[in-house]
Amino acid sequence: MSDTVESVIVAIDGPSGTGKSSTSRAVAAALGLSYLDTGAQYRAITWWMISNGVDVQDPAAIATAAAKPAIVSGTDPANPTITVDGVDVTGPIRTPEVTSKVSAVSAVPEVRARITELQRSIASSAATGIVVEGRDIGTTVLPDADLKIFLTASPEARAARRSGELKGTDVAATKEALVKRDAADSSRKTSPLAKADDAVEVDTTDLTLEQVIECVVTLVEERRCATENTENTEKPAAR
Ligand SMILES: Nc1ncnc2c1ncn2[C@@H]1O[C@H](COP(=O)(O)OP(=O)(O)OP(=O)(O)O)[C@@H](O)[C@H]1O
Ligand SMILES: Nc1ccn([C@H]2C[C@H](O)[C@@H](COP(=O)(O)O)O2)c(=O)n1
Repeated sequence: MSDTVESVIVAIDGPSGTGKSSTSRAVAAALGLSYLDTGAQYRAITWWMISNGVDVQDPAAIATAAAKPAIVSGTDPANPTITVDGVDVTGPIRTPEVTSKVSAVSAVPEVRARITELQRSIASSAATGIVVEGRDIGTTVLPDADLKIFLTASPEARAARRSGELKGTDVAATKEALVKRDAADSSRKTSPLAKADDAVEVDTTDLTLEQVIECVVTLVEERRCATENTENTEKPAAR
């Protein structure tokens, strides 16, 4: 058996509130991998468009500006960071205004091309491997990922989770907003939210976060063992 652990690329996709960020961060921390929140990158470019007066209902204006902001993502799962033109936007990208406009901005092909290139570059430079979470990671960004997971959960469970996070928000209104965002993300022409054919689907509705993390860690370890066994079988016997 080899002493070195192979680098591993894990893609985690799914609709809003299914637990992608919480699960991906914890799995990356447990396995010593980097972590990339691609939703934060789309939120960051949306924040820049709003801050610079670009009309988010005008795809041509968004396309023209898409290359302008410098977006930098820190990939330590213990402290993921995101800056735009050197400004820390961790808080500002989570406002209701950004959340309501991010689907329109992220549907523009020039935005997707720019952010996808950035994501591939970050993934390819992660020394021990990376957990990348989003909507199109398994289908478009990293189609050769070692493991693809697609998280799901009922809209009711997802709305209850989000309302618990944003204290005092109405569960019915939260559910309506997330279903609307999922519909927009799933129906756009360029790399919509979708499950890759070879992804493992995990329904988290009745699972605790700890159970989901354990399930994904086990899937990564199984995949690593399978890869290692294949490599050992293919190598000529030592003399
Ligand atoms: N299995 C679970 N059981 C209960 N709560 C959960 C579970 N998974 C995640 N949560 C909670 O649900 C909320 C949303 O989780 P998270 O942000 O990880 O989802 P997400 O899929 O990344 O959402 P988005 O795509 O909108 O960013 C968080 O408060 C998180 O702690
Ligand atoms: N790979 C991705 C990741 C995210 N988006 C878009 C669509 C989402 O509504 C939005 C915000 O993501 P979140 O922070 O809620 O995970 O970003 C995308 O199109 N592709």
